Amino acid sequence: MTIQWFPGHMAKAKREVEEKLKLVDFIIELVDARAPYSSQNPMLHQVLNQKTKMVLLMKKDLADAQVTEQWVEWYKEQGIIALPVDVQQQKDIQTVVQQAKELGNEKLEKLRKKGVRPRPARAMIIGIPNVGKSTLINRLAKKKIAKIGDKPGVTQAQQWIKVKKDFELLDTPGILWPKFEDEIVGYRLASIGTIKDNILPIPDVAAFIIRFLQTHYPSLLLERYDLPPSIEEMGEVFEHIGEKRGCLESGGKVNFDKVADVIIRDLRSNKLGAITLETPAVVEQEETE
Ligand SMILES: Nc1nc2c(ncn2[C@@H]2O[C@H](COP(=O)(O)OP(=O)(O)OP(=O)(O)O)[C@@H](O)[C@H]2O)c(=O)[nH]1
Repeated sequence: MTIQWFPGHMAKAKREVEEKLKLVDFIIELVDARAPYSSQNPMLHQVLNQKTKMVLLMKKDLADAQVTEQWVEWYKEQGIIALPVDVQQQKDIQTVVQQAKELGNEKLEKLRKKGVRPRPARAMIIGIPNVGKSTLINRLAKKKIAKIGDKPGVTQAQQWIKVKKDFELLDTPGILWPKFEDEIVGYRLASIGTIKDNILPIPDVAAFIIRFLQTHYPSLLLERYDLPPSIEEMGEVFEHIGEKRGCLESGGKVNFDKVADVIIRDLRSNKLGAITLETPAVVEQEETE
């Protein structure tokens, strides 16, 4: 699979993130709860260079809650706090603020011990496109405060959002690209709508979704499309769904492109149910292959 992501853009994005990192005490990394591994930033580890992070498993309302819990545990084992978030839920936002404050306080305590003057802890949000960065920033923002300009290497003056008295957030997020050399990662990202629909063939993405659901969530296929496990062959599956959902051409033939659109739309809009495309166990196994 070849996906072109413009190396020039990626290098620029990395540089921008590196510049912003100098301004903050810790970062808040956003990943998609439906594919936490595939939606992470491949370069982040190297860019972070010891900087503390917490992880938010965004769009938890679309993900399988049980698997989300497995991911929270998986991060915990690595000493990283991960919080599932639905931006619509005020209590999730409050938990994020609380955890961020605690993380910030730990950092500031170290500075205080070195004799640095007390100041609010500062953080930035980092994530791949479409993961929910702007939405979250808007939810956290109440009031913008002073600019700090004229820092070497910072071309644009940065705005800080005062989330709490002692916690500020950079108002522009860092954007890095997802890992993409892996075919399965590409399909997962295409399924949840993170990468543009013209990058991978739509029918292939839909077939990927069906195969995944046949293996992991067969009851959801039965519920949504009356598709019994006995229908396995992809052509037959498409025929069946097309007939059920009226994806027909004038002569009554099933239009496979329309079927593919329906499957993808149903997954992304949660009409199939809450689904997660990867578990920690599966990802660990894939990494060793
Ligand atoms: N269901 C659900 N949707 C969410 C959640 N958070 C964000 N979204 C949706 O995800 C989409 C992308 O959100 P944005 O905030 O624009 O994402 P972004 O990371 O800023 O995207 P870029 O500007 O492309 O980098 C929007 O349609 C949001 O409404 C969430 O917790 N649950």
